[in-house]
Amino acid sequence: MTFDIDHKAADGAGTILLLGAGRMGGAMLRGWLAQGVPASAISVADPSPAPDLVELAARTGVRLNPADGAPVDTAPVDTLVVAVKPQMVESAAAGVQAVLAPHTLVLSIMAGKTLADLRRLFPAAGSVVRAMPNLPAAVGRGATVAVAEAGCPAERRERAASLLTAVGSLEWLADEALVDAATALSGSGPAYVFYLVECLTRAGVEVGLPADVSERLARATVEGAGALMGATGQPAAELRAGVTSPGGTTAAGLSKLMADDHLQSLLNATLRAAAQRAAELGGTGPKA
Ligand SMILES: NC(=O)C1=CN([C@@H]2O[C@H](COP(=O)(O)OP(=O)(O)OC[C@H]3O[C@@H](n4cnc5c(N)ncnc54)[C@H](O)[C@@H]3O)[C@@H](O)[C@H]2O)C=CC1
Ligand SMILES: O=C(O)[C@@H]1CCC=N1
Repeated sequence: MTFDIDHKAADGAGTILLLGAGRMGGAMLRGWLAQGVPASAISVADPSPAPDLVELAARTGVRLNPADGAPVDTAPVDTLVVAVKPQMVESAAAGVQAVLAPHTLVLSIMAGKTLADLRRLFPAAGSVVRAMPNLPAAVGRGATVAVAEAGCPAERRERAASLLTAVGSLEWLADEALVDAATALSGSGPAYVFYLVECLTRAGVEVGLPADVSERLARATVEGAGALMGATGQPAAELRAGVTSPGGTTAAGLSKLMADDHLQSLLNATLRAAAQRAAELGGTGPKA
């Protein structure tokens, strides 16, 4: 993994317990280490650590499950980062109550779980922050939104910001009601883009390309288009116009893609379904 952008170093974060170090928790852990958080300040609790996490812990000195999968510590921590599945948190939270203290910040990245849920799950914590990053955090390019509990001291907001910006950009939201909508867009969004690549690949085969060539071209096209958008900062509609020669091939293709606003309606329904699911995952949530 490489982190090629220069974010504010996530130092000064104090001690951190990472609860759950799968795809997202693991990505954040790597970001913190890359940004200079000392490994000695970080503990990880995960009953089923992936081999690369075990290797990372051994190589860096991050403490991983020293007590047989039980919470790493019972001493209070400065920050508890909750990165387990929302369906798992009720049982996971029970094991870490002893690390909570009035100075502890709980920083959750779980879909759907609200500030009120976090306050119920971690009653002895000083403050709670709810965030929603996305998977490009694994390469330092995550897009994260966050909302803090009312009264959260500036120092703890800054601590949360420091940990979140170690893996990409951050927008604070004033209204918690917007977090489920952002989850539907940017949290889940990378999956929509990957599915676009899958569909483009199949469509390329349909017009005659060998499958391997089609896949390479689809991947390179999405990577290149994203990089161009990032490098220029131009509006997407302007960039689209730049590809679309009057009477040319792109206009012919877009006449299908944009017909009757089909794609727009489909994406509206897609985000509505994802936001609705986020809402369902809140509270005590469904079991599956
Ligand atoms: N995958 C994604 O793109 C994103 C995920 N999220 C959120 O991040 C959280 C984690 O998702 P992923 O990393 O995708 O899941 P994952 O399944 O890759 O990781 C979850 C980890 O939690 C561990 N775990 C299970 N029970 C535990 C317990 N009792 N104590 C400690 N660890 C435990 C598992 O062993 C696993 O390593 C979820 O709440 C999800 O909503 C947020 C943004 C994006
Ligand atoms: O699918 C999910 O529930 C999680 C949250 C956002 C991305 N992955």
